[in-house]
Amino acid sequence: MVKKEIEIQLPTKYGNFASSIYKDREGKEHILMVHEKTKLNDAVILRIHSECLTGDLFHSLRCDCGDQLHESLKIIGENGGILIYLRQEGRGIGLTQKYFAYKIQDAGYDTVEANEKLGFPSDLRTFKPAAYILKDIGINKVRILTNNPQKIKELKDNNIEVLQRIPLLIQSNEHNDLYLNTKQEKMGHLLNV
Ligand SMILES: Nc1nc2c(ncn2[C@@H]2O[C@H](COP(=O)(O)OP(=O)(O)OP(=O)(O)O)[C@@H](O)[C@H]2O)c(=O)[nH]1
Ligand SMILES: [Zn+2]
Repeated sequence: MVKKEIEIQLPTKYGNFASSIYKDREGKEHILMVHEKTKLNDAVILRIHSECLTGDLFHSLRCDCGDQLHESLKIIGENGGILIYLRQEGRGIGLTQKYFAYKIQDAGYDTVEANEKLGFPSDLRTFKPAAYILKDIGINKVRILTNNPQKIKELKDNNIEVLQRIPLLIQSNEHNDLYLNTKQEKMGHLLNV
């Protein structure tokens, strides 16, 4: 399912990480970040984060991704833990199609309807590569930072035990409140919005 290509040391403002690239069968390059404080035989803190260039890099306010990524890195920096960055931009539809989806949302549709108007399911992602990366480094028990029950289900289906869900609640703003509402109402996210 995944093959480790290379590992390097990556110092960051959240501390020092061992950072590896894993290629999946489609050639996607996923990134594993293991903080130096991590004790691999404990139930490690884990964030599985799907790529969101606009949110993660430009801190777009249309979604909650940028805040979630940096909050996760902060928690991992303080406690040790692992981040797996999956290269499935736009819930798997890619960057250009996500931009088309934003255009449709600007015309009054929600994030799910926009995907469907473009001919995609609401969510095209798979979290399996993350389960395989965890197995490759010998981890089978985690505490996961997420509000998305689907991530927990897919880990369990692939024999990773999820001992705890740690919520990752981000302050909403005028640009993302409909997006967060839709995630809760139509996608089953545990958000309390
Ligand atoms: N198609 C589409 N994708 C979006 C939109 N807004 C954000 N995304 C993508 O949604 C994904 C969010 O990923 P995550 O933050 O890992 O996961 P999540 O499902 O929000 O669950 P959490 O673990 O609670 O954060 C990223 O791939 C974003 O690029 C949108 O309006 N349309
Ligand atoms: Zn985003």
